[in-house]
Amino acid sequence: MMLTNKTITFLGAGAMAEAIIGGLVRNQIVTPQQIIATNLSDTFKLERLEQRYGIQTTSDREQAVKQADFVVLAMKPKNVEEAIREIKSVIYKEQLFISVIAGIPASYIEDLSGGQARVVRTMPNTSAKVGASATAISAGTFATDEDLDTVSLLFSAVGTVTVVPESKMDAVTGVAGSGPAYFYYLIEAMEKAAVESGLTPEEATSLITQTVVGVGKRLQDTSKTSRELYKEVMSPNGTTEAGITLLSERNGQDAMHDAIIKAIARSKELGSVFTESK
Ligand SMILES: NC(=O)C1=CN([C@@H]2O[C@H](COP(=O)(O)OP(=O)(O)OC[C@H]3O[C@@H](n4cnc5c(N)ncnc54)[C@H](O)[C@@H]3O)[C@@H](O)[C@H]2O)C=CC1
Ligand SMILES: O=C(O)[C@@H]1CCC=N1
Repeated sequence: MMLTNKTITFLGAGAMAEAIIGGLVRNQIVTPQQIIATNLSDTFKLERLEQRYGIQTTSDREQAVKQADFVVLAMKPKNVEEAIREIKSVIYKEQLFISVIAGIPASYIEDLSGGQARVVRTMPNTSAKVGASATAISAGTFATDEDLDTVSLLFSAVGTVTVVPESKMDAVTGVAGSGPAYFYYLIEAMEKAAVESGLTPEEATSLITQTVVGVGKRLQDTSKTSRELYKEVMSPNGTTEAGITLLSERNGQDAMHDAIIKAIARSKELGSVFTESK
């Protein structure tokens, strides 16, 4: 009901936009005809999206925004200023802006679009591609509870949705937005060690993938703490203890902790640059 006859325009048709479009169409949250995607210049990409998902696409960004009830801002942070300037003359007050852009405060989008725009800021992650994003959303100054409900419904197509105050968005970005990358980085090291030790790349990938899937499922299924869970793997003087001991000697957890704090600081920095440049 909330989405019946509503048009969603994706301003930006990159990896994140495609993941969300895929989820919306697959889960029939809206019909493909309700979605319009547009981008800066890659018409080939637009054609591919049209063929793959049956959505509408256009290179005419003003036209795409004119038709929209919801405008999803899905460009890189450096492009948002120009993107909103280009469409400013056609935006109207009933439209809801949904930003997936890392670090950009809702107030920046409100200001650029004329002051009173309803903005919901979101932070999905790349697991949206497989419907397993941990997405957080927060309301800008003028967004209503109904807007938050609408955006929750849209993003439920690509995973879980958690509503947080905007002040927590930097933490969310460092932990969950960037989160998949930390795991892939660790997995790269696991693959290297596995292959060095005689497993084929295929064997390594298959064993590691299932190990990671198992960890995710176990986490969802247990009330044990992470510490209890890794202790459970460690037999006294066994293989795991040997590995974890080396990781603690090398301050592995500190490195991980500091990396996340650094990512959160970078999110703040991205935001402050935009706030100051107003
Ligand atoms: N990749 C990730 O893990 C996550 C990314 N994000 C955010 O999602 C946003 C998009 O990221 P990706 O999809 O990875 O980027 P991408 O580079 O794949 O796509 C960006 C898109 O924006 C378009 N664009 C640029 N200028 C435009 C303009 N003036 N008007 C309309 N479209 C314009 C480009 O043509 C392209 O289609 C970024 O702001 C990023 O911070 C958020 C959460 C996670
Ligand atoms: O690295 C970035 O800036 C974006 C935001 C979270 C994941 N990717």
